[in-house]
Amino acid sequence: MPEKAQKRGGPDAAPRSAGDVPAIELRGISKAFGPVQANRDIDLRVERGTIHGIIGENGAGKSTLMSILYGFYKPDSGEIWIGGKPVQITDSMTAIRSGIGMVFQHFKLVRNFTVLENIILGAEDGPMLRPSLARARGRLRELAQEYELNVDPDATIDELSVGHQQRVEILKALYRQADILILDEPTGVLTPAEADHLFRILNGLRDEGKTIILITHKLREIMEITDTVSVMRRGQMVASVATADTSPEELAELMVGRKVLLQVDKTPAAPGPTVLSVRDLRMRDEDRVERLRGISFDIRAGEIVGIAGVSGNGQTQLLELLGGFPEPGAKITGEVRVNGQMLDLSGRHSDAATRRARGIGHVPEDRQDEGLIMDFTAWENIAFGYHTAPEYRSGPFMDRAAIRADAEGKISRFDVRPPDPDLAARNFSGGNQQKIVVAREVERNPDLLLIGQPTRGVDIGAIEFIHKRIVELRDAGKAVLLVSVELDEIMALSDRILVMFDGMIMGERDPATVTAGELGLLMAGVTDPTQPAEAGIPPAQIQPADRSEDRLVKPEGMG
Ligand SMILES: Nc1ncnc2c1ncn2[C@@H]1O[C@H](COP(=O)(O)OP(=O)(O)OP(=O)(O)O)[C@@H](O)[C@H]1O
Repeated sequence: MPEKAQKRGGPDAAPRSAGDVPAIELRGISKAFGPVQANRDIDLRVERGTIHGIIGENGAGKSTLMSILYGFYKPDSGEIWIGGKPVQITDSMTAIRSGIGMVFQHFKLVRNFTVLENIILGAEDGPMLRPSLARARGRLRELAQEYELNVDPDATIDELSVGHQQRVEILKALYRQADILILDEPTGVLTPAEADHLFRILNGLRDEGKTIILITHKLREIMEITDTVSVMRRGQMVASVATADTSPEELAELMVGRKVLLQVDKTPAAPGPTVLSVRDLRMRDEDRVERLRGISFDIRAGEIVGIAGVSGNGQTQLLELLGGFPEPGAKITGEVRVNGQMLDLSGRHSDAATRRARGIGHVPEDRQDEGLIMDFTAWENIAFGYHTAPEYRSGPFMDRAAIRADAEGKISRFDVRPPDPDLAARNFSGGNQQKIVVAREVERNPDLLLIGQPTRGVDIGAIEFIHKRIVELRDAGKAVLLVSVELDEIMALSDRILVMFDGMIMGERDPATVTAGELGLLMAGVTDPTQPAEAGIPPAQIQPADRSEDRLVKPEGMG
């Protein structure tokens, strides 16, 4: 019997007592949205005190299934059993009363309320009847200590880093006495160090007997932390296995229905003339905080330059500025040239359409806020930013038929599901929304592609596909600037790696020779591993990419 399964209490673990009933049992759950059968006759059994992973391609129906369990959607048919009893989960309050808590991809916190206020908000109807604030504070402190979930109860949500906001969501569920915790792609927004911390918390919760369901696209996380894993494909449950008995390759194949290349396949770059040249770029935001502090680099035709860094160190600002979305009120100095021509950096003129006319493609990091107009259809979104392109025009008017035909082609080549150009962007699953943005930008064959978090929330089949398209663009002699918090992605795709820390470039490394450890130190501001870090932290204690507090830290003397 595999040691891991034994240790973790998975299905192959030591026999349970006869009275043991599963924490969750779903029987024959089906749910359709119009013509889309999101869940089809799904059975699922999760044992108490285990971590169960759910994986599947974008649009496979994972979020729908969990939303049914949490009372967001009513299934068309099927039963939910919790702790051996059938329950009718009609809304999230019933789910909470049944001991179920959910941490969504997009947090549901009131941003200008404090942590404490958020935690007790709505709990008055739960098992903790009208708690006094003092009692709530005490309980919160206990929970925080018990589960390593430290967070300042009096901070407002706006002041917290993403990792801390997620802790508040978990605390909220625990405060409501959740025995079952569902997490939907919880590490998508976290740095590696934050993700490690989250996993320690989840391990602790499991040891306390809680049951955890983890939806993720990252097979590494499945292998590392889960006891059992279920695979969904096109609305159906195709397998449920003990993690110790499977492998990433097997899971990938189960998910996609074919073998998937888990590595990027590329030949060495053959760089040509300089496409992007950035000189002494500086930016102060409207609070006068210096976000970019003298950035200089070049990207040549036929190369991918990756920017590694903990989020919040200026990469987002750099990408947005180059893409024509400078922060409102920002003060920018420096020089940027594309194909030798100077770019106008003054906020007023640097709009995205002008950039695109100059051959710059841009996949923003935040696809929902900047990449798409969520209420517009897929075909309208595919024209977004390119509506003045000659092939989309018929005389002075937009040629709807031409745009739709083009959109249909992109949707088919990028395997966007469902392949419906008339569906509003918000009704596509997260990964399919991302494919729409990437299809729009990559297929324009830009001279310079600026691409942020290209595979966030995207399934492995689509990651393989998107990576291939990026490499093909490079091989066609285009320049690519890649920003990603996924070190694996940076190392696999880049021809050169630049590391950003505190608004500056700390150094350049060759992906063929650099180690993840060395990159991690540079990302923490350490250029010489024998010397203490800038912030005075001994190198040995620096976690690669720990940005838990970074959103709060402003460079000295600023803001
Ligand atoms: N409210 C809705 N209206 C119409 N269709 C929907 C709605 N919600 C989900 N769908 C469709 O149901 C299917 C399943 O979506 P779901 O979000 O459950 O997938 P997922 O496996 O969680 O995907 P991802 O990994 O991309 O988040 C998709 O085809 C999606 O477009």
